[in-house]
Amino acid sequence: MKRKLDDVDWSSKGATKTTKVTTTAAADSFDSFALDPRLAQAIGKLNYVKPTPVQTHIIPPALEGKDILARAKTGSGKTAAYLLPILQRILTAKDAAGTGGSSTGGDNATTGLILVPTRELADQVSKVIEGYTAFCGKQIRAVNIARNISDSIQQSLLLDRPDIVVSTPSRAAIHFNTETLDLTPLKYLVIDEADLILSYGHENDMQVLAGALPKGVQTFLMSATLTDDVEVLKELFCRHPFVYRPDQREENGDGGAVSQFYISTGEDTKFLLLYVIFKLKLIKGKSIVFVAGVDRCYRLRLFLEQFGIRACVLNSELPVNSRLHIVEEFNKNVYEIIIATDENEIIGEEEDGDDGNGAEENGEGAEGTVTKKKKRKQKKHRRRDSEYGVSRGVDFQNVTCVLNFDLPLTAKSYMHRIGRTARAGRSGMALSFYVPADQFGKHRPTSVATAANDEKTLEKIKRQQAKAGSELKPYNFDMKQVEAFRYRMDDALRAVTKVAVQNARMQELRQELLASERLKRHFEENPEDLRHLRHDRETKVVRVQSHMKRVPEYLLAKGQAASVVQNAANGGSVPFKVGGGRRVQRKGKRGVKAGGRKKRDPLKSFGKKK
Ligand SMILES: Nc1ncnc2c1ncn2[C@@H]1O[C@H](COP(=O)(O)OP(=O)(O)OP(=O)(O)O)[C@@H](O)[C@H]1O
Repeated sequence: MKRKLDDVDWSSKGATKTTKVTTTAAADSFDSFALDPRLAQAIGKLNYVKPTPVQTHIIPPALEGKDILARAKTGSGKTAAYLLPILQRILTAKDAAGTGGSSTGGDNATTGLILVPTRELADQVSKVIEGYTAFCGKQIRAVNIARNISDSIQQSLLLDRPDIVVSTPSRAAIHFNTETLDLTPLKYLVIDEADLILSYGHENDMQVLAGALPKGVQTFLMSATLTDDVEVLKELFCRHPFVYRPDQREENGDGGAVSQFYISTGEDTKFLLLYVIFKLKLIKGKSIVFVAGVDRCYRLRLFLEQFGIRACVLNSELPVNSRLHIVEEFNKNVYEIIIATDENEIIGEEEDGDDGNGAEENGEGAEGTVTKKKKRKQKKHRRRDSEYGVSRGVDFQNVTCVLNFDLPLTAKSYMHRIGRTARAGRSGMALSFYVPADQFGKHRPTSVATAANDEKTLEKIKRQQAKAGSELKPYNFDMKQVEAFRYRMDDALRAVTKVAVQNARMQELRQELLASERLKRHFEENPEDLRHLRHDRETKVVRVQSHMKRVPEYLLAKGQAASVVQNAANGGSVPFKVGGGRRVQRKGKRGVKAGGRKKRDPLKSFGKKK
């Protein structure tokens, strides 16, 4: 049944007063939590100087054993907000039971279950646990059963009764049904990305798990938005939760601002802009380019390859080990550009009133507004890997720019995508291409048929962001200058034929399957062996014309590059910075007038923590 979110009771159900928090609490250092020295040491090693707002508010009540329902923006440090109290409580219980003993005081027992919607996230959370327990010796054991390992290995890992199990709901339900996962001693349950978990088709599994929980389990519902789905989970899993829902001022006060821009463009001009942006290194740092489909990933990759620009692709078709490795290497700065699909996009979860934060969401529930066509599409995508997802929760580190080459289908999807930048209090930018209806002509590729609605979607996104206190500004390239690059773009695009795209796709899949086998065998034992395994190698399915790799002098003639990045409509402010590469910088001395630009460049502060 559809329900307006205005009608939803976000307070502590049944409690006499709401525990909603909107003000800054006193705890502004980790010391105030009196964490176990082993955890404190790990946090110090990770250079966490002070808790983020969500950590400040949640950790104290969580340490008292309260159920938690928290909404905090993407990248705000929700993982530590639930993990630290759980780890602390497990250590305390073990210490009380005698060193090395389990939290139940008897044999080993699984007391913590962390449910996440995707395998990428399960892997990430497991790594975060490793980091936080680095000084705990074998006191806390965690296993990730969403990994691509055989059932029998998963079973033996579970039968060893680790303290914490990280899983997707489906894996957890399977092992519960086969009695390998014993939920009787469970004390802590986390549902991470609670607003998304049901949209991944995990409803039945969640029901199964809810029915199997023993009494008194402390539940954490962590979410970037408060939606009907979260309310459903709250009813299923929470007692009287402590609700954390910061106001806009508090939420925006911790830095982590994303400067947001959009560009109105035609379909082929998207390629032109992409070429100019990356070839002239107008974006300094790492970028994630989101596209609408798998073929499109390869099309873009081959296109960029023509200009000597390397990128790796990320999509649900690739084996999970490769995907995890790509994210890991990206975070180690091995790659600068990832072209990613967003196949399990969150669709149909909003109507015009959706602010993405759920505050005024109109309650047209996830299924409510999904058209049959979209549902079919969703189903088709799920056939690849229903537990794939890179726009949700994955902690891509130090991303300068999220570039929506294809606009997402919904405002909520947009919010999760741009949440891959400006994480942990850093700044970042989001640049979105959108195709106005009148430009949506003959170049219409089937994979981006949705672009027909770009205008409508952009309006929704703008409204959503305005409600969250953010603004999307138009970004006007000086197209006259950009046009000078068009003939090269045309050349490159011609070379990237449908057949070439298909070949690249097949080739990549073959290579990654081989790599994945190696990864599978070696991931744990010999991580060093994999250092040189690259995912952005040249495909060589299209002959690269060497002259295309250079930007000729005349294209960067006097004032040219500077004008390219001029943004008249934005009061002259320039979000891009020319000169990440030596070549362009050298030209810049002659050709790019630096005067005035530097001062106004919002990218200037990138990489600095606020
Ligand atoms: N107190 C802190 N100080 C510095 N960095 C932190 C702190 N807490 C978390 N981080 C870092 O911030 C980044 C984002 O954290 P996390 O992945 O938990 O965010 P999130 O809120 O779960 O985001 P999403 O909603 O996208 O999943 C991580 O790299 C994490 O290591």
